[in-house]
Amino acid sequence: MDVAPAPIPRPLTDGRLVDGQGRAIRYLRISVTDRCDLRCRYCMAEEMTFLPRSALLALEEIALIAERFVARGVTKIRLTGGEPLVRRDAMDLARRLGRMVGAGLDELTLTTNGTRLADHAQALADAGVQRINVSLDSRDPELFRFVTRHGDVAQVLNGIEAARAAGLRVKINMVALKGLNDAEIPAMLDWAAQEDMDLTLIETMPLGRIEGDRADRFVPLTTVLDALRQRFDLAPDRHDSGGPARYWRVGGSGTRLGLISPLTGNFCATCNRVRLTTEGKLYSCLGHDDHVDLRAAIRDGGLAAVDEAIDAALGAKPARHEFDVTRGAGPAVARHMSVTGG
Ligand SMILES: Nc1nc2c(ncn2[C@@H]2O[C@H](COP(=O)(O)OP(=O)(O)OP(=O)(O)O)[C@@H](O)[C@H]2O)c(=O)[nH]1
Ligand SMILES: C[S@@+](CC[C@H](N)C(=O)[O-])C[C@H]1O[C@@H](n2cnc3c(N)ncnc32)[C@H](O)[C@@H]1O
Ligand code: SF4
Ligand code: SF4
Repeated sequence: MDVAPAPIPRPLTDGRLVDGQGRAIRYLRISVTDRCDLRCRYCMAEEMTFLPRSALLALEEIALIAERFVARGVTKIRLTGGEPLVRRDAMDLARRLGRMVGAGLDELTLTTNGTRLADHAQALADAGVQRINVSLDSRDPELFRFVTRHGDVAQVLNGIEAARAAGLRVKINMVALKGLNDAEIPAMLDWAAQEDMDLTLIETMPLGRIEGDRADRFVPLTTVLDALRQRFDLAPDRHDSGGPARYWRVGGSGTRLGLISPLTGNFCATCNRVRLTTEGKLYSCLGHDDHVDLRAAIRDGGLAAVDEAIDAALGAKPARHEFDVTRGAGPAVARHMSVTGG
């Protein structure tokens, strides 16, 4: 039998994080909860089972793990979920991690659905967060309600306003969905430009089972870009947020259009990130099941065991995802995006 050789972990000189493919890891995404107050159709099934609270990492454990990552060269941390702002001590965590901003950490940031942003925007800014990403798949109340299964778009728009009033820069995330919001993309870009916000479009990824076939809603962003170029003056922009988006400058405005195209423009060769779930699993790739258990490591062996587990995860980090959104392909992995926070 032909057995592919396991990737050889690079020597971790100075303790910095380099994966088995030689990619430096600088970006930690922390899912602080798998729960959410919305049920976006492309992200979750209608009926979801969430983790019991007893399975979750305590705030102190998340903070210790995050601090260890920063000590080993991570410069960007993003809090995500589920919906990060539904976790009761999320702001305490933001304050704790915010202490590292400027002291090893370049950026502490957050991806949110915006429903609870109005209540937390000022506290986020006070914690050292400078910009956030807010998911908004439609500004149309009925379509927003349909996509999220029950959401109220007014809450999100208020949240965005509050965030900007608190001095946070807001980038809008929009997953392109065929036959739902794809016709709204030019209007969303017009609005973003008018409001001086960046807009990032995202291709839907096959994580977890949802209603229907993902192929029915998949829109290649290559096609969207061609259409947008008929209407907007778009010039390639070298901006690098440390995330997966490739950017275009929208002429006549300060707005950038970001494209996250895992299917039509694979960016895995430049991957710089890993993901910690709310129960302490460290996933080395969004598209694979490989993970290590940092909850067991920190509880049984402390930070030395955490280091060892991180090294094992990085040594085995896959080179790329194998996403397939052709009809009948099914999900690449059983877990939904809400588990790892995107
Ligand atoms: N395939 C893949 N998708 C990713 C990866 N990182 C982020 N995404 C997707 O990109 C989308 C937007 O992610 P965000 O939470 O806004 O984070 P980001 O794109 O890193 O944000 P910026 O810091 O603003 O660049 C989500 O749907 C994520 O699932 C990745 O490593 N691989
Ligand atoms: C999982 S959510 C978590 C944070 C927060 N609840 C939110 O919606 O912003 C993070 C990002 O992943 C995106 N997302 C969720 N499921 C996706 C999928 N199957 N394919 C592509 N993006 C997805 C969301 O639109 C959102 O921008
Ligand atoms: S995309 Fe975000 S807001 Fe929507 S269901 Fe998933 S976790 Fe919740
Ligand atoms: S799919 Fe995996 S390898 Fe590719 S960019 Fe995302 S996390 Fe990195």
